Amino acid sequence: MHVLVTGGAGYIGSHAVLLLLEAGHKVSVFDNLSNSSPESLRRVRDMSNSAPELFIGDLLDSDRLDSVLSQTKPDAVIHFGGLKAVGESVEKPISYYQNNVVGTLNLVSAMEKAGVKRLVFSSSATVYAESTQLPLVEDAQRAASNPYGRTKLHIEQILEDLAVSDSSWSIATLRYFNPVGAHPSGNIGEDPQGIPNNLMPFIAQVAVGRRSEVQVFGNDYPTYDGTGVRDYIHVMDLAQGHLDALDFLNTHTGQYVWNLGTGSGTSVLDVIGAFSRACGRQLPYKLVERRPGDIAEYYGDPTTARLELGWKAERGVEEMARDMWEWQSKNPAGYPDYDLDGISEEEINEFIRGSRATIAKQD
Ligand SMILES: NC(=O)c1ccc[n+]([C@@H]2O[C@H](COP(=O)([O-])OP(=O)(O)OC[C@H]3O[C@@H](n4cnc5c(N)ncnc54)[C@H](O)[C@@H]3O)[C@@H](O)[C@H]2O)c1
Ligand SMILES: O=c1ccn([C@@H]2O[C@H](COP(=O)(O)OP(=O)(O)O[C@H]3O[C@H](CO)[C@@H](O)[C@H](O)[C@H]3O)[C@@H](O)[C@H]2O)c(=O)[nH]1
Repeated sequence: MHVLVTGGAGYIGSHAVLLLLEAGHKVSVFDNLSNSSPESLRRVRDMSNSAPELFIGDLLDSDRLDSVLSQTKPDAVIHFGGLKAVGESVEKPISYYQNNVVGTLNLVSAMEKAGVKRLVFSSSATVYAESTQLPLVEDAQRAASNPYGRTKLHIEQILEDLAVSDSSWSIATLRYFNPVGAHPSGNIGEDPQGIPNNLMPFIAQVAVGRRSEVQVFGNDYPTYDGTGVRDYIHVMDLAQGHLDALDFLNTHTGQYVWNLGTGSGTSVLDVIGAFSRACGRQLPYKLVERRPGDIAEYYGDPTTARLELGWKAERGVEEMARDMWEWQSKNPAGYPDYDLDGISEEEINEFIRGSRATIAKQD
């Protein structure tokens, strides 16, 4: 198949692009590189021995989307592109609604014009209303509590309406729980800008010496050790779920929703413990106040994905920590910073393909 991957240079997208190429698919990436580097795709090419083609473009530029879709005519689109920081979404709701909701509307409009009607969308467990009924099942009540979550909820509803309006669409909405870890080679991984918001990347930066200690946000939650409990999922398992969803969509029309999680929850203290074992030293931590807006505990029921897709998370928290440590210790400062000003898309693609040794690098 030929698959167009929006946001394919980013954290989860780059892992999915690698698996797609390894499975023999042709891959085009559409990304504005606002939160990613072409270095991830260069490394994906190194590992898979085949290069994705990068189209630098913004989901808000509908002309560009139309022309890339009509030029590439992919069999399917996997849509990772968008903004994802909860705190930032509270400060910049317009930007979040534009990039995520308007960006997705532009994408599906361009797909429709190009006659491409197979879509896998990155949703999030954040769309679930707070519930005491755990694990969360796909038809649990939805109610997002911040602008980021609301963008995902609105997009889910838009895609539902689209599938009802035209039965030739095949749409998979994948609700991710907490993606962590990296490819086991440590060549690609998560490279957050600034201070990481999420637990595992923060711990990884403590482990590598970039930060002094982990802050544990509250230890008086009604959970097994008082700290927050989440359903962490290895990014390689998550990426595989996209390939399985694509396979399913090849033979099914309509709109489907699947939880991608492990089905069990792990506490903050247990994640710190697993990472300490992975890096070989007890990582320092301090108990601080709860983070506003956090809930005590949630984890998903992945049974539907197992029954309908044959998908199941294979890796546990020890492997998530081990692979995250492999990435962080090999790349303590993340990917190198490239100044892409004045560098053409073709030059960046030459760099990804390996026919150009480097692109302008900032000191
Ligand atoms: N990482 C998580 O914890 C998590 C959890 C649930 C859902 N998701 C969703 O999964 C998807 C991928 O997440 P990720 O962690 O890989 O994030 P990421 O930021 O690493 O990747 C997103 C990619 O989209 C690109 N992008 C952003 N806005 C764009 C625009 N307007 N036009 C073109 N490209 C644009 C970025 O440059 C980046 O490469 C996102 O939609 C996110 O909301 C992530
Ligand atoms: O420095 C930190 C960071 C987090 N936590 C705790 O660790 C747990 C996990 O937090 P985090 O990694 O920030 O994940 P979530 O708050 O569960 O949110 C993530 O997972 C959701 C479900 O996929 C996504 O919707 C969100 O965008 C994404 O940020 C929570 O109990 C936090 O209170 C700490 O104790 N210290």
